[in-house]
Amino acid sequence: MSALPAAGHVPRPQTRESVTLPARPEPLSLKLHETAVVVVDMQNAYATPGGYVDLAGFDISGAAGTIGAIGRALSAARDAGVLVVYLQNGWDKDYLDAGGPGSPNWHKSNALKTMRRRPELAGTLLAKGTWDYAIVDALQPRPGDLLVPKTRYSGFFNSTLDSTLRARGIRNLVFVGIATNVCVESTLRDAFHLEYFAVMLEDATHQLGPAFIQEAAAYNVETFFGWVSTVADFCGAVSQAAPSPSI
Ligand SMILES: NC(=O)N/C=C\C(=O)O
Repeated sequence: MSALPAAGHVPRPQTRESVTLPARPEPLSLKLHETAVVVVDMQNAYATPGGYVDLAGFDISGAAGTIGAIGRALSAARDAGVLVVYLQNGWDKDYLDAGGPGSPNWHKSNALKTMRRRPELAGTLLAKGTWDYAIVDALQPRPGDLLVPKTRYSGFFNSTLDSTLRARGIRNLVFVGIATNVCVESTLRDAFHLEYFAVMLEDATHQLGPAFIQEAAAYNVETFFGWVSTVADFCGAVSQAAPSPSI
């Protein structure tokens, strides 16, 4: 985990207010100082033409709309003093973190498979320091946001995410990002098991695979693991909480 920018502490506006977020299967009461927005893997790899999932053959035509929706949610969150935490997926330049043939990740990662199939791409996909690994320009982290690197689908696996959130008293996680059915859902499921209250803003997420996968993931979240809401409802709810400079 690192604070952004690297140097200096940027205080967030503080609020002690609770808001009610319209959600399925029922509205959820959120104390904003116990809430963080988790931005899952909004990297060129997942959201920009020419990035990994585009090269691997997935349809990312909806990603531009997802970027815009996330931007609106983050703007409302920051205005209300809600913590923003970015997850960034990838590995070292030699792909040691990715695991070798002894790891299922080596067999299942479509980034690794694409590079094996197209050797001219070797070293370019999801490696730290590459364009593919970078967060998309439109959603660059702002001062006061946090960024947590990760090496597998769940942001909680082998990362500092849990301790980072617990240290700040965070109990509620609002998920946005790509892909709904892979890293968003994996992280959200782990959040449930770690006793966080998890909400997915469904129109600020995008699936990898056919459209029915998006619907299936939302069903899973609202039925078993958490709550489902929308960007408009989130923005409306948090905007009701006026930041208090005295806290
Ligand atoms: N961010 C994600 O949901 N990633 C999905 C697949 C991958 O990283 O290969």
